[in-house]
Amino acid sequence: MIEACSVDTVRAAEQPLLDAGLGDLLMRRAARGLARECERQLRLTTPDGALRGTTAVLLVGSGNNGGDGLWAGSFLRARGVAVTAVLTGSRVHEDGLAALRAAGGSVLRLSDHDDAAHRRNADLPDSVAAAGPVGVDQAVSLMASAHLVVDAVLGTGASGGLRGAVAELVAAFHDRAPEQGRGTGQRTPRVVACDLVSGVSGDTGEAPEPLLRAHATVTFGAAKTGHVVSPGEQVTGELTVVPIGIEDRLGDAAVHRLEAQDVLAAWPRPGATDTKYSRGVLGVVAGAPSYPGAAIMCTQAAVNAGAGMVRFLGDSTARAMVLARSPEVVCSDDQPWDVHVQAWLAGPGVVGDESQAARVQAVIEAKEPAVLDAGALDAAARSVADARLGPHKVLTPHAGELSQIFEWLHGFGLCDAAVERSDIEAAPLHWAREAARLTGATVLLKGATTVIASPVGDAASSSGAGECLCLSVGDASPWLATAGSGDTLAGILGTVLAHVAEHPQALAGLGDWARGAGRWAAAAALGAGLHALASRVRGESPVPPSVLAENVRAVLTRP
Ligand SMILES: NC(=O)C1=CN([C@@H]2O[C@H](COP(=O)(O)OP(=O)(O)OC[C@H]3O[C@@H](n4cnc5c(N)ncnc54)[C@H](OP(=O)(O)O)[C@@H]3O)[C@@H](O)[C@H]2O)[C@@H](O)CC1
Ligand SMILES: [K+]
Repeated sequence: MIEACSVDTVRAAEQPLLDAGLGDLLMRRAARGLARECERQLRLTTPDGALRGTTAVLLVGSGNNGGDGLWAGSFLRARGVAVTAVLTGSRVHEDGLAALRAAGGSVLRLSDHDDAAHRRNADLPDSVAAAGPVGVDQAVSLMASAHLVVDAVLGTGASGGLRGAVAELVAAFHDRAPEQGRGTGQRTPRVVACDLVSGVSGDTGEAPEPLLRAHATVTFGAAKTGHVVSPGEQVTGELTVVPIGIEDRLGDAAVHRLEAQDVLAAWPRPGATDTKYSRGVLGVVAGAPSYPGAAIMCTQAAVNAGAGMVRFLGDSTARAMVLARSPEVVCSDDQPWDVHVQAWLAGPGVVGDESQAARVQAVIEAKEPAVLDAGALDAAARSVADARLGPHKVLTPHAGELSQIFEWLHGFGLCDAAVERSDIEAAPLHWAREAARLTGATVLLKGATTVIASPVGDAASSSGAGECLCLSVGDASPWLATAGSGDTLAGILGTVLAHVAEHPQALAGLGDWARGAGRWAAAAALGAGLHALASRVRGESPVPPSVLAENVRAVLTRP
């Protein structure tokens, strides 16, 4: 599990140490960790793994992030790496600069098109003014010919994305970066980000272009939210958290990130005395004449994920198709209120079919927990006009569907404005939280990183204000972006929900947050995690949803 913190949480943990005059010590620890990762990356670029003869370019901003970079540069210099720092701001961390100079590093100053005017206007300190100017084109060439580029422009003190000459530099570098390494198979230069890829928000994961996409990011004390949610995660590369002595002082995590081992350890497995009922019965309302496959895929996934029993409600054609693929599913044309289940899954493939739509509505109003997917999302959003849904109802939109949900909510006067799909893609965590707050439901927003937001604590009360439990799940194969994979996910989610409904403490091992109302978000994250693992059973290869459903069993098979 990665416990990712907000920038404020990390700063609050640092403050007592800064007050005690230990800022330099913290920075030195951070820089040592950064230098270690830089060395590792540099060794990847040479045939014999040697450091001598390698070159590193540091992009150095005006704050402490730049200070970390400069100190790390001085440590690399001591290991024989030729280091050039390019100062990008009108200030610099003076001690870090002195350390790099003393270690024999070169220092340049990124100049804009009118360097003389820039110097006059910026009122540069002597240390910066003394550095030779380097234009954007020249700096791009330096970076492109280096073995390593260290991005130490902006960290947790950034407000917004890169600006000015350094933004130009980064955009131009990406246009020109060579794709092949020097006979090592590794693309050079390797890019290591200090703390955050510069411009990525540590709190929201927003990642405005231009950005220096990193092969690796080294962060300090704790992962930040921006490392574990989209789009920040997608530019972060491999993440290393370096302890700097603040770890015991950290407050609560802002986002809990489930990793593969968490999913496998927490996945509910039957005990010797379990029965099909105690393991959880899942009721499914899915499929319509125009989308019969959805019913097949979600029921198959639920069976393979280990549901105690799957009960499918639908017409005779859909029932015959479901039974042909999964004879273990109990099929009927009952209404939801006629059958007893622990949890529901409603919506996959439910389009243009009145009797299924009526069942979906009954599921939304039922007291049991439910996964509300695809064709159930609009109805769920409409129902919020009458009553909030509660965290035991799990909405599973992608960005386009969430935009549609906001349109409904806006129509009911529940939010100020509609939200475009592109806005949601730019800040998925923010909008998932907002949707959870407004609907009262747990919201699982699908994407490159899936985020789950659930209104727990005060937010679940009628005031709608207060806390939101946030989780994220990554590592899904990009091949998952295919029709039907959402149906498979829905089936898996329904299975966990049914189990958790019967065993409220089942996921408590994940953390205290997974108890009480938080268990529904935990269940959703667990389901998304299993889905991601199933997508990679055969490495990165196509995973049609029916294969995915089969893969679920492979993931859960204990040797
Ligand atoms: N605190 C600690 O104990 C430890 C902290 N550590 C390290 O410190 C980092 C945080 O340092 P920080 O607070 O100095 O902020 P940081 O991100 O370097 O620079 C912000 C400066 O940049 C500017 N600026 C802002 N936005 C901008 C933009 N869009 N585009 C261009 N410029 C922009 C603005 O300066 P201005 O423009 O106002 O001169 C602002 O002051 C943290 O990430 C970690 O690496 C570690 O050493 C461990 C111990
Ligand atoms: K950075």
